[in-house]
Amino acid sequence: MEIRPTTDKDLDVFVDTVHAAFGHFPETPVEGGGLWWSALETDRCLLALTADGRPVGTAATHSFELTLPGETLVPAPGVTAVGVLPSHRRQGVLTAMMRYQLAELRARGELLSVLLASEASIYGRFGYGPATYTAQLKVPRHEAALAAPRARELADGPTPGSGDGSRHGPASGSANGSVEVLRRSECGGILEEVYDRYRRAQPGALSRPHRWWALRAGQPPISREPRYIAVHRDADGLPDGYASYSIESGTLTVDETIATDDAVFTALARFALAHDLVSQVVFKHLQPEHPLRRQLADFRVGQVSGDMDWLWVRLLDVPRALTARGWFTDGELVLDVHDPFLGERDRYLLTVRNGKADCAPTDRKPDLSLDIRDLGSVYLGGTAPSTLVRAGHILAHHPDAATLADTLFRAERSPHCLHWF
Ligand SMILES: CC(=O)SCCNC(=O)CCNC(=O)[C@H](O)C(C)(C)COP(=O)(O)OP(=O)(O)OC[C@H]1O[C@@H](n2cnc3c(N)ncnc32)[C@H](O)[C@@H]1OP(=O)(O)O
Repeated sequence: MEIRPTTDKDLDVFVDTVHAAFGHFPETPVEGGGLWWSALETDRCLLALTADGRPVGTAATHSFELTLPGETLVPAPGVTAVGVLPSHRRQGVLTAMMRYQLAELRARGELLSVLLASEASIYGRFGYGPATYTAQLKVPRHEAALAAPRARELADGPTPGSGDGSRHGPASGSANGSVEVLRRSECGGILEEVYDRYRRAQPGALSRPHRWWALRAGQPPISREPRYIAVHRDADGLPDGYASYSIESGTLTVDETIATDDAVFTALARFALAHDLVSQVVFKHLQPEHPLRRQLADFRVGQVSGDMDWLWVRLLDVPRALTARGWFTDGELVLDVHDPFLGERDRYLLTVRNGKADCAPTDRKPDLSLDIRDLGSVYLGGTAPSTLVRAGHILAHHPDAATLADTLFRAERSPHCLHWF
């Protein structure tokens, strides 16, 4: 078995092999704009070949940037196009490619890598853990009134006769904002600019390189699939959010809502829910605990489904990764980290002071023993360490360890990624 980077000459071989592994028929990269692989970086693609030179496996990475808690941006190779021909599966081809790829990423000095898993059972063994989650919220439009925001009344003091807050009306701010519906072709650079502003402040978000927008490579709203785009503008007319949507058979489906703050999100949701000739609205790619459900006057009318893992994280350099992210509570934790795939076991003292962490090797008794995949899961603050303790995956060496870890690893807001690759 030989594993080597793809050259410009074998890009077609790479694409053919990926298609065969996924059971699709090949299309040409040049004419098939809007397809996920048109954004591949040739020098980041790998081919696995048999001894007689036949290609049987593929893997690649995209050069993304990931936002960590504390609005720190780090390079994040996004693993993609992983495939092995049906004739060569369960013979260790993926394992060999993962070993090659992780060694290569480490040699390049990467802190971590990320991926979206086609099946949740594949990547844990290679040290990846689910770190962000996604769900969709379905709301019958005629029952979808948004409750008045109670916090506003608390801030202003009680208003005589305002009752119990159950009257219906706008859910929150953005009072002087506006929404305009545009065709994708009319948006120019608005979406790219708004997305970029949003993702820099959102833990777990990935950059969408300019070439993705230029190539229309990916899912709506980037791709050529027809979509309406509701662009939200602030009081000065500057775009600060958008929702990309389509309507079919009475269902309005919002593929992607990007909002630079919660009030903008509410304004876009209110816009979608007010659509005539629509019986239900489906908001895709929300955080499972997104506040929109809490804003409905009737909590039960919002139906959450498709709750699943989204971005998986693999730490490649634990001390550098832990010191790179922002922290919000002071404390100390000794982590005994086991990395079975790479055959490593190290113990670190994590010390957090004033938002910054120090992470150094230690001989102190551990608070927690954990597999590298579970450290990847808790790293962005989207999975509570105590949940993995209760699940029997993280070992807490004393009763306070899980609570301490929960407090330390929490992010300023729950991580979320809605980029697809
Ligand atoms: C980031 C992305 O690109 S996600 C896309 C992943 N690709 C696909 O889903 C395309 C279709 N599937 C495939 O091409 C292949 O089945 C792959 C790539 C998932 C696996 O490749 P293989 O070469 O068969 O994997 P390999 O032989 O190295 O298996 C290693 C281990 O993982 C297990 N494994 C591999 N694939 C799966 C799976 N889909 N579900 C459960 N376990 C799996 C194997 O059983 C093996 O376990 P063991 O070590 O206990 O024996």
